[in-house]
Amino acid sequence: MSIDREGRIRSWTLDPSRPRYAPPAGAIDAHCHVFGPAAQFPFSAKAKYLPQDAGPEMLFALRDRLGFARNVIVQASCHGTDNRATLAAIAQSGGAARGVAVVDPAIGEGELAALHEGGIRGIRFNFLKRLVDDAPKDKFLEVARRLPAGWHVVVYFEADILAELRPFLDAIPVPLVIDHMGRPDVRQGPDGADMRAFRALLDSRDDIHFKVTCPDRLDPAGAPWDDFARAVAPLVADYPDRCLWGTDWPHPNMQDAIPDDGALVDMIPRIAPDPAAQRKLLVDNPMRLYWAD
Ligand SMILES: O=C(O)c1cc(C(=O)O)oc(=O)c1
Repeated sequence: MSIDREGRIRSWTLDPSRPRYAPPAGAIDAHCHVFGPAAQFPFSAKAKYLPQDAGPEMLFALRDRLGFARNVIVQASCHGTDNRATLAAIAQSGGAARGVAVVDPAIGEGELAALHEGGIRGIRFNFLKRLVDDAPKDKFLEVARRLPAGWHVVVYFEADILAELRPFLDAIPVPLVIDHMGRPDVRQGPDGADMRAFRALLDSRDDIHFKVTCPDRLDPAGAPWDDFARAVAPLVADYPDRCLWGTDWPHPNMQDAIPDDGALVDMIPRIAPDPAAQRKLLVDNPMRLYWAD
């Protein structure tokens, strides 16, 4: 683990391998974050981790190294509801990035319009107790009902609260994107209880998308993440128009098991063996959600 003199943590490798797999032209890393730079964009007073700076130059260099064309930058919890770091990164991308914000549910229409102008196309509701102090479902629903046209809601939760969240998720009136598939226990395999519950959610509506991300978080056996590949490949095969892929760089909170970004890219052909499915996963599906206009 790498900690600097201010106690700030580094959760990403400085030397990712070059992947063997070459993504198709126009491929999108649809789940990544930026941290800071903190001197310009300080972390939230409620942040549960204090990372070293991982700004847009680093993100875009990684994008190029891995063979990707665009990024979807998801506001990280350490920045709370201050989206300036995410917006600055999008502005710096020359049109090659869009984003997902975290907002105070009382946000006004003018502020939402400004976020749209800045490249935001969705908001994130985070239910992980280790990342946020509270997740008020009633307020979340209220703001979900007045989002700009074409936006969606990204939800991050763990598999053990899916059943409890179902009425809330069912009530969200815009498309949904589920972060990291709602963190199933991939050791249960493709037909385990967590995957069955997740499939039941997907089958309840045709506008629910999911990110086949984070083998490093979800597979306790570690690289090469065989349990992840086995559990997730059938999901991509059965819902080819609803899946997204991302690096999750700079891997918040993964300082004790930092993944190699090149190896993460090499997971793609294992979960989406067919080039047509890869194109949907990496280009068509994220383009529809983030670059419809
Ligand atoms: O599991 C996590 O620790 C995590 C944290 C964040 C965040 O802090 O926003 O985002 C993620 O996608 C995953």
